[in-house]
Amino acid sequence: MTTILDRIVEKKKEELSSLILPSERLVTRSKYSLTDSIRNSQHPLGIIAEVKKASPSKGILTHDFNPVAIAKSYQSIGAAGISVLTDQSFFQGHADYLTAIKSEVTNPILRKDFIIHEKEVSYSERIGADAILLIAAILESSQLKELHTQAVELGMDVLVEVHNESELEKVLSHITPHLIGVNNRNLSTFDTDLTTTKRLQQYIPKEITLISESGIHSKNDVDKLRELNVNGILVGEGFMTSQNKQQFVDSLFYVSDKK
Ligand SMILES: O=C(O)c1ccccc1NCC(=O)[C@H](O)[C@H](O)COP(=O)(O)O
Repeated sequence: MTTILDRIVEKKKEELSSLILPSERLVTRSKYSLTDSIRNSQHPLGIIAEVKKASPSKGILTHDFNPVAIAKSYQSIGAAGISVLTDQSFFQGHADYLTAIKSEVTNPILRKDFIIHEKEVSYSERIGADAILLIAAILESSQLKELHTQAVELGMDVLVEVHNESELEKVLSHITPHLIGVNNRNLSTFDTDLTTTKRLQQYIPKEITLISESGIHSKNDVDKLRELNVNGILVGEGFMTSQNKQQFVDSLFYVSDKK
């Protein structure tokens, strides 16, 4: 069965030949460590807030999409990092959004895309990323190791994403990432289930910063993750569909869910 990841990766392979690498980094602002920022978060868990116009599971999330304004609102609510979807075909993102955001805010910026080739790692650094996502499900062990090493040499943190035990085993037997993201979304059904984080967190060494990704909407969700000693959360839809980002953060950490 062809999954959404298979379709995305096919498209990425097509796009590779037309990818033009800027000759130098497009932003002057220094690189910042996403890992340090999460570890020093002002909130009980480090928040990676996502700039995502649309997604395969939910379609368009907002018609009022101003990426820099959204990123500035994330900075003002004390996000530890900002994840920027740069994929155009499935998420209506763009590399230009990341460059513009990096120039305007001081939060570390994660490039959220489906990287399969070393040219895309270099490209991420040139457009202004502080950190990149590497998805274990779409990379062979040797590729994962090479792309991870390359990113670290370029001064970027790496969030390595896993969905299950076998992907986690592949990751931990080949690299020691700064950050591991457990994605709670089942990519066949698009359902999210936070017990994915519960299942996998016991195998992740404490020195690795653990992020729970996807399907986080309420204080109930966050309370469950806090019990699991997760260090951070990556939240897209919840932020993108809320008019008041401060109220949304308060509802995750500080205000009880309505009965
Ligand atoms: O969001 C999707 O529908 C999706 C589908 C297929 C592959 C990846 C997908 N999302 C990427 C992400 O990891 C999420 O944007 C991120 O974890 C935030 O999730 P959420 O808070 O549920 O929007």
